[in-house]
Amino acid sequence: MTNVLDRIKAYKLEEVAARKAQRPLAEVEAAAKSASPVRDFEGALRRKVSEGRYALIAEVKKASPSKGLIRADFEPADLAAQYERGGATCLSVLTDAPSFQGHEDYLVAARSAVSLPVLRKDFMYDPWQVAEARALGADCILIIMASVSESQATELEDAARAWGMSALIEVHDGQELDRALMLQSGLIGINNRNLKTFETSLDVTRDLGARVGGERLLVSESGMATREDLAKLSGYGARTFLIGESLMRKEDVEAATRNLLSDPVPA
Ligand SMILES: O=P(O)(O)OC[C@@H](O)[C@@H](O)c1c[nH]c2ccccc12
Repeated sequence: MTNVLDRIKAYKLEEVAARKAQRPLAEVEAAAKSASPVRDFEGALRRKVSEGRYALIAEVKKASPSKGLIRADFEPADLAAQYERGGATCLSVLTDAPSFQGHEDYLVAARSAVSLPVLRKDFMYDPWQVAEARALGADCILIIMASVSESQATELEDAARAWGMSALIEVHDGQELDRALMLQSGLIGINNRNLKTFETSLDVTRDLGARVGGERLLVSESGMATREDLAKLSGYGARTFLIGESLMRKEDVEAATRNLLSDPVPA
């Protein structure tokens, strides 16, 4: 039985093999070494939360496999600047083309328009991709536990650390969370969307949130649209949110971002 995530993994492994054949690791590493210095992604989130505020990772997202085209007038640099002015703490930029209509250039354009740290949102399997992400300027990578083995996850996390980058470890169920907690990264993303079925429910954060523990920073991901959603998730221990679609659908992204973050964190 193949699901969406399996299909993405199959084409991504081919894509990476083709890219590696074009550009040997040594070359990508040289580019990564001369890239713009790393911005502290995890540190920025922790600082915001320690100030008693919500920390938003705002996603630059043109389309998705579940929703199709989300935003037609898509200007990554302008959207990034609007997110920053609206109060986002970090950005996430999709670089996967086949499923999300993303592009590496979008990450480069978005990051150079702001001073925020940026997550490369893609499907990672190989340390070569981590070096490539750093060469593009990325400050954080995503590791999706549903799609990698223990040893792959460790290898990716080690590569991120070696480049001085943060790693967001994404989980969707208790087993994936168990595996994530054996890794070292301080950032655990609970994806409210099941990447195999697209079913989305904030109950996923409710059910898993308490198990993340105080040392690690819990990031609730996907399916949020309102200030009430953030308040509800805050009740499940989340202070950090990864949000794309609902903000991308707003005409005035800056105002929508500011409005979403305007309530104080409930005591
Ligand atoms: O657009 P939403 O529902 O606000 O979700 C954003 C983000 O969480 C989602 O894009 C995402 C979470 N994990 C991923 C993994 C791959 C691609 C995309 C994702």
